[in-house]
Parts: sequence; structure tokens; C-alpha cells
Amino acid sequence: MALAVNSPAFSSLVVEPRQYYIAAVFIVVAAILIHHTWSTIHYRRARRREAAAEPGGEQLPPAYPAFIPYVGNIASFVIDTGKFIRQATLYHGRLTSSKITLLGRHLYIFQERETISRIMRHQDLSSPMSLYNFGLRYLFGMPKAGLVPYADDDSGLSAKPLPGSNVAPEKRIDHLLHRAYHKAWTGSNLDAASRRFTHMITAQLLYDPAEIIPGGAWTQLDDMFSYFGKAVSTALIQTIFGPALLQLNPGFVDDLWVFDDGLPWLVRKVPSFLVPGPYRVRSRLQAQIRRWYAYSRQWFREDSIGSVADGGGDADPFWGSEIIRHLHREMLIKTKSGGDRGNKSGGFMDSESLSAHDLGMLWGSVSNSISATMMMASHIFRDPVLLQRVRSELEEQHDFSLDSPETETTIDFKRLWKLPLLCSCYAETLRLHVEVLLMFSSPHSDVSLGKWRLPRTKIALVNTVIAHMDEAVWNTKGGLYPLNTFWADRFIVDPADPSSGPVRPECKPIIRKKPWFSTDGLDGSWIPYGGGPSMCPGRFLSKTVILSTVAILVTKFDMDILTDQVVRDTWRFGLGVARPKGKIPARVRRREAGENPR
Ligand code: HEM
Repeated sequence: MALAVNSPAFSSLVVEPRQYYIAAVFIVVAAILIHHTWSTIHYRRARRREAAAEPGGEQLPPAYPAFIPYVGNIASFVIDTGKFIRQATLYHGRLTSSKITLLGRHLYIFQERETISRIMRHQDLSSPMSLYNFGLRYLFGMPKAGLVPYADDDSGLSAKPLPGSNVAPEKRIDHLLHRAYHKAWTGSNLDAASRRFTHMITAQLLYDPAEIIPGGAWTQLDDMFSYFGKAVSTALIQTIFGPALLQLNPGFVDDLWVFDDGLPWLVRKVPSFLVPGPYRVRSRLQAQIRRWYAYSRQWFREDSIGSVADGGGDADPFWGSEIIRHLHREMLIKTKSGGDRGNKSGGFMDSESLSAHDLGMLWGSVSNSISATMMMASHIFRDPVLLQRVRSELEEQHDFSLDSPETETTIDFKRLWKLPLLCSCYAETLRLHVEVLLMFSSPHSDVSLGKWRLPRTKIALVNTVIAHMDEAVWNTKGGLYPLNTFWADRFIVDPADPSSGPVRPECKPIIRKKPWFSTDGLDGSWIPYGGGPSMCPGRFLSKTVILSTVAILVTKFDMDILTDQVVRDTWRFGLGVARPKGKIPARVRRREAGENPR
């Protein structure tokens, strides 16, 4: 029997397009839910197997559940990276390690303390070149040609190339750079740079020709963070890069701040047609750096090095310091015609790429140091008792007081390093505020990390925040000083008080007579500068920058911070030392010699 097309029976058999869509959506949702349930069951089983595993049994960290295969955990990772990593590495209240998937790419997050210690001691692990490539390309705008030497180098950063690598010694860009940084900021060069910095920051903070903060009177600052932060930027840039860069480009420091604000867009790879601002300021900064190159190439002479007016040591008024001269000698492509284009006969990159590299170095050193300095200062100024204790320690143990002469550099950075309370505040600031995802990789062979294994070429992540908040390690004095709060004395071990010190009382030796600053027992737990061969080479200069600036601020200024609403900017997670969201208004007063402490 034939069915008429326009009959009611026929139309009841016809499926409307809308019904197709509904069925398709239903199938997709069902598939997503099935995948999530399956991956959750798999994850839990793996965790149970982990708990039952014999000691020494080595396995891959289990995959953290995701809704959609391939896409994996990308949405949670991008929206709130810090929160997601915490969730992915906590199982039944215990820190652990997991594999996550981001658009088909597998990453391994390791968070147990013992595993972090092993990572930091492992000679085959160093920062992955893919990280450098990502940072230099997307954050600092290095052209593709400049990235090639990084991509080609799988030899690691240590003096001995990684087993399995065949990179020629002169092409080992990772090692050559790391060695140069190390030389720049240790030994006599570190002493000279520290002296230059303390000299310049004293000048920046104590001489205020525009009288923005006149002596004696209270002045309201719209944002104390940016006012004092700019002084630190200027002093640190001059210490490393010399005075010419800023003299030629008076807007450079302001541009660097604007760039810093835009970095969260760049790190998420949001294209320039959607957010043109950060790309524009980045190009402007690179052009300013190249203008400085041209000027310094023209005027620098070997006998410019070491002039007393520029701070002596390795300083010169054009390139600033030996590390910058070294980078220009060794990194820039050498050509027969003497410029940086034409027939190549050595070096790694042209001026355009080098200006992206230098922008990265400028930002990395300046942004982290400013944030750490201002966070440490604001913790001290917020607590009048602590402020008084820090002032007294500086006066009694360092002879640095309100009455110290301002006409010369009065800060002795080596003595600052010996002040237990100041150093404890410094270490506690970094514990509380450094938010970095450390990355490690082994290009040639799988790496054994105790109970876990990291496959070759895969990337391992360590979140400093989780390590810095590990209840199993850190001392809270029985819960009196929770780990999400600032406890100025956390890093002081007092022989008279068995419950003192940074690590839980049951795991520390007490051997001295006087209270002292200590990071003993914190392997894999206090890692603001990373660890192992790739640890931050600027950490010693950074400590001097932070301690000397805070010493001057607390001694020579009074400050009332006018807001309690300091909210951590989660949008910036992973970009170094966390800084507050929004401005920090403050009432500031220059203290005058001879006046009584408040
Ligand atoms: C509070 C301030 C600072 C913090 C928290 C910090 C932290 C870090 C971290 C976590 C790394 C990566 C380490 C790794 O890959 O394992 C790093 C690398 C680096 N830091 Fe710092 N840093 C600070 C200040 C400085 C300063 C002042 C300088 C320069 C004087 C500097 C120069 C560098 C350089 C050049 C690298 C790359 C090292 C390499 O390629 O071998 N940092 N820093």
C-alpha cells in the first residue's frame, strides 16, 4: 500500500531538522558525560593503585579527569590556572602529581615535596627550550628567525652537554647565556652591581627635586606601588643597562609598566586585532631599545669602562655593565660588513631579535623585584610593632638610622644580608607572593623521580604557590600563623623557642645560641627562584635590591596604607611575584633627622 506524501501518517514519520539538532546535542552531551565519568573512574583507580604501590615502583602520574578528549583541561587551566592546578594535585587532602591535557598536549604537574627536591637535583632536567620559545615569541615578540637557535639547542644549560646531544659548543645558546648571567651576578661583578644599585636607589628615594613628598608634611599618593616602584625600576635598569637607555628614552619606565599590565593578554595569545594596546607598547619598547643600541655602538669606547662616576667595577655609561656588552659581542650576528645584517660569520640573532631578548630580561628583572619590594614594604608599614622592630634592627645591627648621612651611600648590602628579621620578612614575602609555574624537561631520556617518571621531551610543571603553602612542611606555630598570612618571624629560628622556625618543629635541628635567619629544611618547599641548574641567576642581586630599598623606605619614610582591600590579581597568575589588583593609595611622609620615632 502506498503512503501519500501529504497524508498525516507520512508526516508523522518525517524527522524535522530541529529534532536532528536535539538528537545531535543529546549524543554529544552523553558522549561528554560518558568520557568524564570514564576518566574519573580511571583517575580514582590510578590513585588507589598509587596508594598501594610498593616503594620504588615508578609510574606515570595519572591523567586528571576531563570532559572532552583532546581539548582536555584547557578551559579550567586558562580561566583560573592557580585554582585548577591546586585541584589537580590534591587528592584526599594530600599533595600529589597528575598529568593534564591541554589541546592534545600532555603536561605533568609534580607537587609532592620529595618529588620537587628530586626534580631540582636532577642533572638532566633544565628549563625546556619550548618555554623560552613561547616566552620570547608571544610575550616579548621575538621574530621567528631569532627563535631558531633556541629551538636547535637540546644540550641543556650546564657546562657538560646533556647525554645524547650533538650541538656544537659555539651553538649552545642555553649554556652560553646561563654562564654569562651567572658571571654577571656573582663574585666581584655582583659586588659592583650591588654598590651601583644602593647608590642609585638612595639617590632616587632621598632626593626629590620635584618635592612630590616634601620633608615633614604628609602627602597622599594615589598609588604607592607605582610611585616607589618606578624609583626601583629606574635604579635597577641603570644598574644593569646603564644610564643611556633611560636618558635617550625618558618614557621607557612608564611604557614598561603599561606593557606589564598587558602581559596577561599576551600570555593567553589573544591576537593584536582584539587587544592592540600591549602589542603597540611592546613595539615601542623594542624600538627604544634599538635606539639605545645605535647610540651606544657609536659612542662606547673600551676606556669608558670602570669610571667612578658610573659606579666603578664593570660599569660603563653606554651599555651599563659587562653582561650587556657581552650579549652584544656574542649574541648579535656578526657580518663581514660589521653591521648586524649581511653575510653571517658568527653570533645568534639580529638587532630586532636581540631587542626582544633584552625586553624579556628587563621585564623579568624589574617586574619581579618591584613587586617583591613593595609587597615587603607594605607588610612592614601595615604593622607598627614590626615597623619599629625593623627600624631598631637596622639601627642597632647595621648603624643605619634616620640620622645616617644622606649625601653618601650609607647602605652596606653585605650587612643587610645578616639581619635576621629583615631577611625573614624578605623570605616570607617571597613565600607568600611568588606565583610561578616552574617548567622542566629532559630532551633525551626519561627521568626517574622516585615514585613517578617523566617521559623524555615532556614538560614537568611545579607550582611555587602550592609548595609554599604545604601544611606538611611549614611551621604555623600550631595554627597561630596560617600559611596564607604574613608572619614576619617565620624564618627565624630561636634556640630558646622550640616551636620557632620555618619548618614544623619535629623536623629541624637547633644548634646556635642566638636567633638566626634560616631556610634549612626547606629543600623543594621554598622555591621562589626555582631550583637546580636553571635557578634564577639574578637572585643575589634581587635580594640586595629588595633589602636595601625596604631599608631606606622604612628608615626614611612613614607610610599609612589607606586600604585593606588588597586583592590578589588572579588574572596575572604565573607571571612572577603577585601584585595587588588596582591601586594602593597611601599617606606618606619623609621623616626628618632627629625626630622621635612615631
Ligand atoms: C623577586 C625577584 C625575582 C624572582 C622571584 C625571580 C624568579 C625567577 C625564576 C623562577 C626563574 C626561572 C628559573 C627556572 O627556569 O627554573 C628566573 C630566571 C631568570 N631570572 Fe629571575 N627572579 C627575580 C629577580 C631577578 C633579577 C633581579 C634578575 C637580574 C638581575 C633576574 C634574572 C633572571 C634571568 C636572566 C633568568 C633566566 C635564567 C636563564 O635563562 O638561565 N631575576 N627568575
